[in-house]
Amino acid sequence: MPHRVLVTDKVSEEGLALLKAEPDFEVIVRTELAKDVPGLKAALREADALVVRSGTQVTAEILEGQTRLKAIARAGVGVDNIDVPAATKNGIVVMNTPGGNTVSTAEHTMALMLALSRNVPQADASLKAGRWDRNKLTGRQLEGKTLGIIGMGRVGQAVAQRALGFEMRVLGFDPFLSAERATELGIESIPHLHQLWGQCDYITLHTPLTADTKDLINAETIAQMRPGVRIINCARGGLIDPAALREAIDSGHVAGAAVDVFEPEPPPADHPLVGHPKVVVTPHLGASTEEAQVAVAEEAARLLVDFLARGQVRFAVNMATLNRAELDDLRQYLDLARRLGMLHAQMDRGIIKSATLRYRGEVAGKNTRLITAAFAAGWMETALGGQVNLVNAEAGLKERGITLTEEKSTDPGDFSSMIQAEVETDRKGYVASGTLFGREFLRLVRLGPYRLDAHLDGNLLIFTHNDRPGLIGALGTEFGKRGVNIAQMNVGRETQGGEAIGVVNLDAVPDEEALKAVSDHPDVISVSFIKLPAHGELPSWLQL
Ligand SMILES: NC(=O)c1ccc[n+]([C@@H]2O[C@H](COP(=O)([O-])OP(=O)(O)OC[C@H]3O[C@@H](n4cnc5c(N)ncnc54)[C@H](O)[C@@H]3O)[C@@H](O)[C@H]2O)c1
Ligand SMILES: O=C(O)[C@H](O)COP(=O)(O)O
Repeated sequence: MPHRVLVTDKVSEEGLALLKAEPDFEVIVRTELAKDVPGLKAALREADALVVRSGTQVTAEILEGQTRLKAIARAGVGVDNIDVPAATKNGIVVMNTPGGNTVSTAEHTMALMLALSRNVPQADASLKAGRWDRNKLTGRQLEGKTLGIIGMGRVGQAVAQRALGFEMRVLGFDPFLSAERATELGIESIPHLHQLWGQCDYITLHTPLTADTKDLINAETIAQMRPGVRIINCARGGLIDPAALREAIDSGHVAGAAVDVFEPEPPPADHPLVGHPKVVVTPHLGASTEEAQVAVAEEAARLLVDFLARGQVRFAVNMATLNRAELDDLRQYLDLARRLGMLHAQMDRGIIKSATLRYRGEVAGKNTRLITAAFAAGWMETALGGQVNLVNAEAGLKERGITLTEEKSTDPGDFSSMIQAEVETDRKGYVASGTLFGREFLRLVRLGPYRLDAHLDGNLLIFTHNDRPGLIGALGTEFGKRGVNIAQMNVGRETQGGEAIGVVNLDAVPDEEALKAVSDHPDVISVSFIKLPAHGELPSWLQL
């Protein structure tokens, strides 16, 4: 089946051409679905990937129950139109294309700053209306003015460089702006936001919209600003409380504003800022240049090809970056961790509270975060079926209040690499450890207090028992009577004649009667039947 990519916002032809040129890729452009929730939901049932800009709201409702959809590529930066937690929950990778539209957005910010300072839109409208209003439209120079930039990421830094070209004094506020980087850029780093407001003639916003930045410009922060300040927003509409800004413009405290972004988009006709004569507005045009659109569309296409055809994850906002080489290197460990998770899930030892993954030896030097995620996926797989994978498993555990902890030691101990998973439940903790023999043989080397050497695949009958002669023979007879062949058998004990554990690999699933016969044996204490994948059998998320 070809990889089907659905595109619901206008993206450049160059990006689409890259996708179409790939063998086994089918591209469907349906921009009318951007505003059609049921239509989009239905179309996604038949799609492997979705490409959007900011025009499509990808909500939890749309993502719920999407089993074919594997990836969403945002041709642009902001992913606030995508419910990323819902995508994570449904195992969908969300990727964006940072950088491709940075220069265009910085240039648009400068265009708005200049338009605001020199009354360009008002002058244009007035002359076109037959007037020659030279005296009314006197502006202000940028040179020598102080610009405050909030959010010194890609766009913020590009604006700073351009503002310095206009000989402005530039102040930057960003929790991740180091003093060294500020010096390199030739700007002043402001450690606390409250120190920035009163120093600026212009304030420009370049942060994402988060709980912290929502309504960053409000009545209280405006009151701390210098009278005559001008405000520019090319980031996200929600960063400004529009009613408070309008009031401040009407009162004369704020001289004017330039706004490219709104909440919602398009803004309602009675939006407090849109019709105001001292506000310059553009319809979210920051990234709308030919150059930026080609760059982000081509990058989005490359991200999807890398992911769907080559198993490489880049620029994902909801999972660690993973490439084919890393996946190849980790595959056996990921498989081992997943199987340990599946084993634990089927051991049924009370209400789960937490798990600790201990990595020893060579594996401790690998990307254990992914291996832990694979354990989590295996652990939840039995309960949730094929919905869990490396993307959503850890988040799924967190949602359920289950904590996952990692401990690492490069000291190899008994094996060159060992993964130990200890699960704590309301009743007791339980440990299972696994290792790799050679490149491909996965072994269970510890279960509870017992050391073992059992194969971690297929049908496992695990039974604790009193270490007495005759039991193993009796078991073999029970299974033999029912035509179930024993492929492997392994026994572990702490002391001779004490409590012991047996792990039997069976060629077929035993019926209830066979299991009952085993548990009824007077020397058997407990019995668990565990179903693991066959040797070498991988889930789709490990087959990339
Ligand atoms: N108008 C447009 O068309 C357009 C185009 C591109 C980007 N954008 C938007 O512009 C914004 C910036 O884009 P970018 O590519 O520079 O992103 P970025 O991730 O490179 O930079 C964002 C910066 O904001 C900082 N930040 C976060 N919270 C902050 C806070 N409370 N105070 C100060 N700084 C904070 C981060 O540390 C980061 O450095 C995003 O919201 C993006 O969606 C809009
Ligand atoms: O976050 C972004 O990349 C910009 O807001 C651009 O959005 P757009 O792709 O809808 O123009």
